[in-house]
Amino acid sequence: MTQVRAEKPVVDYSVYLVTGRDLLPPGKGYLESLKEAIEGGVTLIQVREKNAETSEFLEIAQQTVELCRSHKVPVLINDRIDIALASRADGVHLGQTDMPVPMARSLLPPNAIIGMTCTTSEHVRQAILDQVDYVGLGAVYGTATKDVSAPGKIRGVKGVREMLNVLEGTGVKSVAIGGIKSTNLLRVLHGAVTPTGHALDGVAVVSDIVASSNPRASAERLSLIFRSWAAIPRGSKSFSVDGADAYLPANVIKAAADLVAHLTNNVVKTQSANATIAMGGSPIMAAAAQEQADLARIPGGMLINFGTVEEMDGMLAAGFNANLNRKPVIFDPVGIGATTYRQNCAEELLSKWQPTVIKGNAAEIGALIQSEEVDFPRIDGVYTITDAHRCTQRKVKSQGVDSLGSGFKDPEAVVRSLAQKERCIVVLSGPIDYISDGSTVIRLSNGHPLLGQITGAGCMLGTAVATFCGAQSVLAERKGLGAADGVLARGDMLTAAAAGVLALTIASENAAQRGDVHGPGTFLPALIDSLADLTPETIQNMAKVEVDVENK
Ligand SMILES: Nc1ncnc2c1ncn2[C@@H]1O[C@H](COP(=O)(O)OP(=O)(O)OP(=O)(O)O)[C@@H](O)[C@H]1O
Ligand SMILES: Cc1ncsc1CCO
Repeated sequence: MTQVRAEKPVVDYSVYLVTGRDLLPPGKGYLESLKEAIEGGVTLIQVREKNAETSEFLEIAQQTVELCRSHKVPVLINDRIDIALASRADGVHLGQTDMPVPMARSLLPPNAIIGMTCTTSEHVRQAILDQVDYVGLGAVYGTATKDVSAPGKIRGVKGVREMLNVLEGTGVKSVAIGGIKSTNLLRVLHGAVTPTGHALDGVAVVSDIVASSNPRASAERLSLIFRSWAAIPRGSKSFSVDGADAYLPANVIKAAADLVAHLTNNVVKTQSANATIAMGGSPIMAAAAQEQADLARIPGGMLINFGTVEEMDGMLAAGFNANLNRKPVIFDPVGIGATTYRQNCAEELLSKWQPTVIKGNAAEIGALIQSEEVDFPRIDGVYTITDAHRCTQRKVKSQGVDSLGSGFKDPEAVVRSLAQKERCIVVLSGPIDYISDGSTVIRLSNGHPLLGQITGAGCMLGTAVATFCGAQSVLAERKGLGAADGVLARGDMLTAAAAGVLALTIASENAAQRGDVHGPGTFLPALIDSLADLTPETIQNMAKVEVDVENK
């Protein structure tokens, strides 16, 4: 067999339609639906006929090829080499239990496209050895069009990213498959990018198009989201506290964010609401799942702080709806290191939605990295993050919701690594706060020890980050930045997160200076006063900032 890769047609995998005639809505013909879908922007078709007899399958395949040829859209046949050959389709898509790839390759023309469904990294490795053209990675979510009930069949966005890692440097293309719709597409695309920037080439969609009475509009929606996402420039952000928008004064926040929605714990609700108002935001403490769709449509930020881990349904719905409306989601996994239940909850939440910022103290960030089972380098022979729960010499541990110990040996590496893994900005709080987007690390050394002596300083920090991210995203939307729907949260979220941290920590320094502050009890109301008094000039004069940009 000769490999004639150069002769292969160039395939656009971006909006890959897998057919399913049983899903067509009443009154919609197969070819009519297909034609409308192609006109809406579908770039590749797979004919999938699980129940048809050979003669019927062949007829459908031939009709599909004829229609698609006239639109210059390639056609692949699911499972059946004979049907692909007889209908002169462009190739086949094979499952793990179908004909082995080398055998299929030997039967098909040398320029045929061969794709393979992969559920594990091992499948991907084998597919690379077999020199497939592309892999279908999934199932991302549960789907009615395929039985994915067996354990391990639903891989989530993180599972797709894990498999994408294996493809790095190979030239094998990839699409994600399984329950993908216009409502979750951006979250899938955003989440499935490897630390080195390897991304999906497309997504395979079934019911979102086929079951639609308007497949053209459905395909247009998917295509627009994909193209907008692909057009977003990637790379590190610069940060300067002197930048025009670095810190937003209260009146600007007031005019921008209509609402900073909080799903937060019972301990801090009042102080977090007051802190939000002091910074210019409008708080609402709203935990019920039923209200999240309405809240997410209101411009602003969404804080999900699971301090007392109640209302899981509300938190699941809040993040999903915020993603859908491109609102920044700030996740504060309070006390996650303290109980296994909290770890499981965090895992579930992060599998359902994409945070814009994760904020935590050292114990919380350490626990999140552990739950990811990151293979982190041993530092000075005493501490590895993966070892943390076993290692008696660990530097970071949790006691209740607080962090004990001297912190990480290399906090920059920790925040960079978690930001890359979770595809978001990470804020690691402590006497020095570290903020990273996976590349740049901002070190902020403002703050006062009294913050460590009141409960919920970290929670207020999350509130401040949510307030600034919410306002920045609304301002960016007004300016038309990212308006093409390619990003999950518009605006410079790294700067916004840093501004939130600066607001709270600089306010704490000012509050502590006051003559009427004698300790933690008098400090808390003074802190709210100082937040309300902050100006951009105060921030610029007092900010202690260092920025480290990693050149990849
Ligand atoms: N010793 C300190 N000196 C200066 N700033 C501090 C100190 N301790 C905490 N902070 C500041 O307090 C804020 C909250 O961080 P911290 O790490 O204490 O949160 P936390 O442990 O999650 O708090 P909580 O659980 O009470 O909400 C951060 O902005 C941090 O900069
Ligand atoms: C004390 C406490 N317990 C759960 S949340 C919370 C507030 C500080 O994080």
